[in-house]
Amino acid sequence: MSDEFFKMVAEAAFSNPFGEKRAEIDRRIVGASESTEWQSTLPPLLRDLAKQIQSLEQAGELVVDIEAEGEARNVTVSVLFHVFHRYMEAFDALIEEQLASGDESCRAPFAFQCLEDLAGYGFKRADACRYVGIFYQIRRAFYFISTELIGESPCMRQMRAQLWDNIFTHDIAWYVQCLWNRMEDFSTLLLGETGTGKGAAAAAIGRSGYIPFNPNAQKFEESFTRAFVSINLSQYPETLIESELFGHRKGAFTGAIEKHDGIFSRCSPCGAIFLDEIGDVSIPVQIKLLQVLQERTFSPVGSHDKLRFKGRVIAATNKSIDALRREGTFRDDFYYRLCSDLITMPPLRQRIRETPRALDQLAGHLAQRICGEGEILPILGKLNQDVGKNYAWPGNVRELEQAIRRILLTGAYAGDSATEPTEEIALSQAVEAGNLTAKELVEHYCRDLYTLYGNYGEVARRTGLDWRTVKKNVTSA
Ligand SMILES: Nc1ncnc2c1ncn2[C@@H]1O[C@H](COP(=O)(O)OP(=O)(O)OP(=O)(O)O)[C@@H](O)[C@H]1O
Repeated sequence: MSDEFFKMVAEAAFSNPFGEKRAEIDRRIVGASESTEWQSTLPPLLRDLAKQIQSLEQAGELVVDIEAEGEARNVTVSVLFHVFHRYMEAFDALIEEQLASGDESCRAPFAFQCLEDLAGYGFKRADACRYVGIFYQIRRAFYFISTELIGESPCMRQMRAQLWDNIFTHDIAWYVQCLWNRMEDFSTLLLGETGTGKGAAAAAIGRSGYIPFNPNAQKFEESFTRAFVSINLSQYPETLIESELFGHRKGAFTGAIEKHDGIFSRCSPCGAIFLDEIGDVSIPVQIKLLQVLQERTFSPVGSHDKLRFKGRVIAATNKSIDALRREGTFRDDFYYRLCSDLITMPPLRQRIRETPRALDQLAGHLAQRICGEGEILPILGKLNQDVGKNYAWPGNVRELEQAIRRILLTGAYAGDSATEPTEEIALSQAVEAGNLTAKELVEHYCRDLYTLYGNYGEVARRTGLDWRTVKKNVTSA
């Protein structure tokens, strides 16, 4: 019985907490039904686990060995899981404290105690120290993904699970063993319409890197608030962009009266740099960025010094990267260097289509962010009444935030009439309104696919129509 128990706990410990599998395993361990809320399965699971570990200890049979296979490995992982949960709340409190106090790393004596507990179970001190670092990292990832990117629709759940894998890979056991301090070459490209949360997703990844624990100082080597540096590349003219990225030496060009550090030198080795609006940068800047990513060194403007960059790179664009590549404005080699992982943020209308109450939930959350704990029901009522349920939210969550502010200021929000709906939005609006003929539906769909893939052949392959029919549909508008 206990072998099977430890096997299931080890499986739970290594599964994605945002995935369905984790909830299923936890329910299985405690014998709960499918309808049981995941959160309520954890306390009985942890109680059982504590008892099982204690009985092994009392029998003098508790051996931890991180190199072991089979049963011994399952027991080892279960002990880690047990100690992690013992300190989980303390890690959460540290995250809050660190958020409030900023760039100076806060003291964490409890983390030293956690290390001592692990050593007490028989882990070597160096391994125990690494586990303390990974425990903190796991908690930060969970905290930022779940608090910054809320929403219960399936596409949101899937996106959160993807973010988790982006931080810990799809096999956390492997990550813990080999990759925990080698993630710098895993770059990420975030895609999605404006206001879908690409910046929030990037910050969640950037703030969740591995930060070593320093047992002598009883604190982590640095504050995670320093671990995420972002730049909006569309804000800078071509002449300034290099200096913003790589910095410049004093006197490097007219107006460079002081030395300036670019964001590559401000990014800590445990952190990540966020290149927002990457689709807007010129080819020469793409070539320079590609060099940095390949060589991991850069030189400030006007200097021959070679500085090292160790952080991760996250880039985002709300443009169609496929279209940019086809036009030749986005280099293929740069694209391939950036896309170890591609994550597409779902548009708000997709979330609402999948789960209609998603709008109320998100609006409630945002209203609370704006107004504190006040009464938010009137805002929700007004929102539903004013824009109607088929509204496409072209500005996504950012538009929703502004809609709430507008309702607070003026008492109404009638939607954004200035933006032409994209083909995809127009199609989903028309489908939802149910007022399309079959012919119009096929035409819309062909145009939508053509916008995405840019050639008739691909649309023909996907729709099963012949090439000429596709062309007729695409050009019929
Ligand atoms: N799922 C979500 N839950 C809570 N807040 C969200 C969510 N998605 C986005 N937001 C909020 O919406 C706002 C816009 O998000 P963000 O700036 O990350 O979008 P973006 O995709 O980067 O936009 P752009 O492409 O215009 O830069 C932010 O305030 C963000 O916190």
